[in-house]
Amino acid sequence: ELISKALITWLQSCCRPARLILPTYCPLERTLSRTALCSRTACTHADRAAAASGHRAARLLQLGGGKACPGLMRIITRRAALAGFGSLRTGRITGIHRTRTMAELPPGRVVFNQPKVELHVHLDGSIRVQTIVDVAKRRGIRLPAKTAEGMKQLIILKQPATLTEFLGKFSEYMHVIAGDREAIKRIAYEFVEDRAKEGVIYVEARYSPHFLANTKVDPIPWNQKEGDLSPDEVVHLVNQGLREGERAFNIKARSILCCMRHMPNWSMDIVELCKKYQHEGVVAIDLAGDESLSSEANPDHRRAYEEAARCGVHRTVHAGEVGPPSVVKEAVEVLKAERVGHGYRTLEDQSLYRKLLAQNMHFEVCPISSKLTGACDPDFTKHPVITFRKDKANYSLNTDDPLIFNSSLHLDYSVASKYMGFTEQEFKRLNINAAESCFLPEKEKQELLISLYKAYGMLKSTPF
Ligand SMILES: O=c1[nH]cnc2c1ncn2[C@@H]1O[C@H](CO)[C@@H](O)[C@H]1O
Repeated sequence: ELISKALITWLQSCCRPARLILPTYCPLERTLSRTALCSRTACTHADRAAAASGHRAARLLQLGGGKACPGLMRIITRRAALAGFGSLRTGRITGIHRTRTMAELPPGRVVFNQPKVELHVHLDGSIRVQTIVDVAKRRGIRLPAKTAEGMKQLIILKQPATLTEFLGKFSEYMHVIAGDREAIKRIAYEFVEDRAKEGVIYVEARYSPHFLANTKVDPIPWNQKEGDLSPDEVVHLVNQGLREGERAFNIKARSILCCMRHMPNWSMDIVELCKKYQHEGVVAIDLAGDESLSSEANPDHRRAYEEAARCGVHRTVHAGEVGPPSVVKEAVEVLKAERVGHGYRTLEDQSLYRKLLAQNMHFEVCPISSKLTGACDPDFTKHPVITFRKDKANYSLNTDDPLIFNSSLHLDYSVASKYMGFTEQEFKRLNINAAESCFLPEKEKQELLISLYKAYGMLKSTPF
């Protein structure tokens, strides 16, 4: 049932643009050449299927004895994911391993079944609870709860708290993952899979390499004993996991390395790592952590950002989440941030806000996060993003830390639709803005934009 639903939705929503532009450009073929999994055959099959009715397409697959060639299966998997049918693992059509489907979410949650771009999501705030439990078991680490459900209850924030309380949640599980090569690679890989399930086609994952290391980091975090995993190797492992995820799930994933507000002594390492891995998936530097501790960036953070700007490393800064507008001003004027993480409190300084609007500054908005960290009024109908929308500001919608908020991107979109009056048209506009403001090199950015325009039906077909 799942397959036939997925096929039909796939045919209805995704293949039409593919068919229209087939003579000059075939996105399916591009996908295949990127993954180099299967030859043109799968592409031809897929195009034939696209031309056929849902029934015929299903028959086409059945004719293969319940099997599809891997390339075609992969396309179906991805199309199904985009259409909100969750994970249909590559493999035989019959007996497909199923992890979770969007169909299992309460009805009405998937409000925007289209390709999306996510720019503000923390890798270490997006780990699967089951992975934490599995890794703890393998490493012989005792957890306060034995089951994934029990751990989930400890980790998730149910009621609005403070940013400081929220940040404390990381210490419930980070010691399990930190210092373990296999776990770090695994969380990066699964991160990509989870974003793909939500229809994200391009994501920037952010994290602090120091928080996952156990040597060459001072102090060694999470009460770990000294080991042999340095921040540098952490970045290498995350890059590997993301790359493997990209190949398996056909989406693009890049990373942003975070300086931490309370750890200025790590910041120069961060910018050096950004420079070193600039051509291996690291696209930017960030400054995360507790903005309520001090409202002025430490000189070491400033030096790191100066070096980033000098070397062409892109810059974003968590600012105006809970901190005053002066933090946003400093982020933009001193740290030369090209995007602002959250930025809600910018609205308290109208002249700054107008200036940033005129500059087309991008705000990385995270609705559910902003409620649970106490950054914004818990009443979503009063959320600052409503003003951003009315002013046609440049912003994106993001999850931030879906593990801790027990959320998903679909849920954030659903909140925007239900409580803030967001329309499909605005969802398209904000995703296009996100793509415009992403940290990919120009050529790849244009490709991403073209994919969105096509999927949103905003490009005219090439005449045959
Ligand atoms: O919403 C947030 N605001 C500020 N810092 C955050 C937020 N979410 C996560 N982190 C911090 O960023 C680190 C690197 O990913 C996380 O470990 C957490 O400490």
